[in-house]
Amino acid sequence: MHNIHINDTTLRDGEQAAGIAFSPAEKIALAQLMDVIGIPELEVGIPAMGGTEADAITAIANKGLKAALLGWNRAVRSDIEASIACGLKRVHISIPVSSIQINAKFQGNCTLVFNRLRDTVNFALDQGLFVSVGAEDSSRADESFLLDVALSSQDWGASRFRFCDTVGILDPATTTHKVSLLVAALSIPVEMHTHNDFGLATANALAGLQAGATSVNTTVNGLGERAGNAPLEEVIMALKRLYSVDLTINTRRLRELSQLVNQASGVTLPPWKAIVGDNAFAHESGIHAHGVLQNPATYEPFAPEEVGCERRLLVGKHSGRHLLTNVLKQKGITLNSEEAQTVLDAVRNLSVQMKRSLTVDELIDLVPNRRMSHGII
Ligand SMILES: CC(=O)SCCNC(=O)CCNC(=O)[C@H](O)C(C)(C)COP(=O)(O)OP(=O)(O)OC[C@H]1O[C@@H](n2cnc3c(N)ncnc32)[C@H](O)[C@@H]1OP(=O)(O)O
Ligand SMILES: O=C(O)CCC(=O)C(=O)O
Repeated sequence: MHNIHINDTTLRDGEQAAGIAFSPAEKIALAQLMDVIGIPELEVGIPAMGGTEADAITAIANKGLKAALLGWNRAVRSDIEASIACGLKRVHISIPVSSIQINAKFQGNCTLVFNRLRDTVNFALDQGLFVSVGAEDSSRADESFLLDVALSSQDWGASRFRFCDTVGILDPATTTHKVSLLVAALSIPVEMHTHNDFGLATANALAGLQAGATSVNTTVNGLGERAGNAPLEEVIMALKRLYSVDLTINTRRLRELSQLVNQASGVTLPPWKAIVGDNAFAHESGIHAHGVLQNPATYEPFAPEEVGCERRLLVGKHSGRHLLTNVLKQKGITLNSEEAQTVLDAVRNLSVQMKRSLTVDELIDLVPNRRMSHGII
């Protein structure tokens, strides 16, 4: 894998998640941070929505960002005109390609699909725009029909073709098969757009890239329609750490970016969220903490600082004596083995009672006759 391109769609598909509405100021701040950390392309929204959405897109377009900015459009001329009015130089034109979608949106008329797409691609090219074409519901489309749409898009002058697993029904093996067919037939880059309905968005995005796609749609924290999209932080770190693909993106700010999206979306991530969750580098279990105290690599795939996180060692129900004595030692309290076991038993009881790990003060309180003698209170 080489020359992989990230086209982040937090500001379009991410914001489509039910219940999410970014303010223009939040959209601008997110675009600026993504730009600063080195995301090369941002799908900034849907100009055809008008109103504050168009205002926010226009403001982002006027910020002079290094990132290329893409507007999402239906195969409708007025949508492209709205993108132009926002000052965008790149448009993405989406067209449904599965029978389910074509029946619902184009009365089952496949000729209309081609006509609408050709008309809007030509119109956009005549305006001097970069054109990307998106095949909505590619994964459920007839493979030869999908190929016809892709080859026609290329012939008409599109510069990129997006393969969409719109309802997230692929697995990596099927993704490899379908994307390989497209890559073999096209000379323009293929872009992956995957959804997480079966928890496979990241795996399928990577499978598509391994099959020869060179661009990938992501969203910060995996925010997006239904179960979300392929998370930016997961795709970047998997590419970097599992495939040695260096994207020249400042990964040290990924946690900060994740938190900015949490703030703007009002959604709190589960602590176990890969790469950026609160527990992504937290250790409580005795065997894990013992290992990490010897060498963090025993239970961490990479150092937390690489993504702007911190290692946390917590004492709780599953802890063992090594962690407990280590934490207390840092507070000047030394326990013998018997004392450590007594405190550990108390830690387990209290943790179960409180249903969480303990703070350091709570731990110290469990040490018999120690608080006074060490001058802690
Ligand atoms: C898989 C995806 O994520 S696709 C992106 C989905 N994102 C969104 O829908 C968010 C933003 N959308 C919107 O603000 C609105 O839907 C708008 C402005 C685009 C359109 O609004 P409205 O005119 O009120 O139409 P509405 O949303 O009810 O219906 C969609 C219309 O677009 C048509 N349509 C859907 N997809 C496409 C397409 N790719 N190309 C052309 N037309 C399309 C539908 O057939 C329907 O047409 P009709 O009004 O002639 O029946
Ligand atoms: O860009 C497109 O064509 C559609 C993208 C999308 O959001 C999807 O298919 O889920």
